[in-house]
Amino acid sequence: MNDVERFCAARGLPADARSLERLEQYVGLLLQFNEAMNLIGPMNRQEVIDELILDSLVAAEARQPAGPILDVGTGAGLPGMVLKIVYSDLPITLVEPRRKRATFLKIVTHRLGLSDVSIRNERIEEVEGDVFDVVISKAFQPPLQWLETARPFVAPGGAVVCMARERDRPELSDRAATLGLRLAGTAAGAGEGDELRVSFAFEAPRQA
Ligand SMILES: C[S@@+](CC[C@H](N)C(=O)[O-])C[C@H]1O[C@@H](n2cnc3c(N)ncnc32)[C@H](O)[C@@H]1O
Repeated sequence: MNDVERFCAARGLPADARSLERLEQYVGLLLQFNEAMNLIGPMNRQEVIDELILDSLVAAEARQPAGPILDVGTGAGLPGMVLKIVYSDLPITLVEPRRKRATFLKIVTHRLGLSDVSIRNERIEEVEGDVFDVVISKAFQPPLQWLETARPFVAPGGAVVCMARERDRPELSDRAATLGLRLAGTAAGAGEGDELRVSFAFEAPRQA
């Protein structure tokens, strides 16, 4: 986990010894259960770290969570389980309709001794009522559609995190404005130029 430790140190993200150990366990479980549960496609350990773990951490750099987190279409727990490991004191809700993936999330929660993890084995359309400090997803919906889906779940002062390309920025900012959200933070991921992948955090006003 040296790569992760360096990455977090360079970007001002928390990563204590316990988190690094849990990330190691999580990567081990992803690799162990991948084939049987069809979680992430064929990948080796280094690819899982470079393409999945670090990508999930970029999301948090745009908006460091300070309260409950919602991850929609989390699959095997990306980025939500990574965020739960790093921000272990914060409650998280993971929404994933595929039963095997939800079962995997329960196994990870149990084996890593995590608490305050709510696993909702359903579609986001069936979830209602709660609002969150950070509402996030990765590879779930096209970015503009994701802003619309996420908006009802954002607490006052909370944010939607949207992973998109740099070239999407103007269109995303316009749509966010129509939803009463403003761009409050960004973090650069992989790629270059217009193809650069960016995590955008769009914040809701503190008072309605
Ligand atoms: C491409 S996968 C991405 C998984 C994970 N976020 C990642 O980055 O590896 C999309 C996930 O969204 C889930 N999904 C599809 N429709 C959904 C819905 N309506 N509500 C919540 N999750 C949904 C799928 O079951 C799948 O696990």
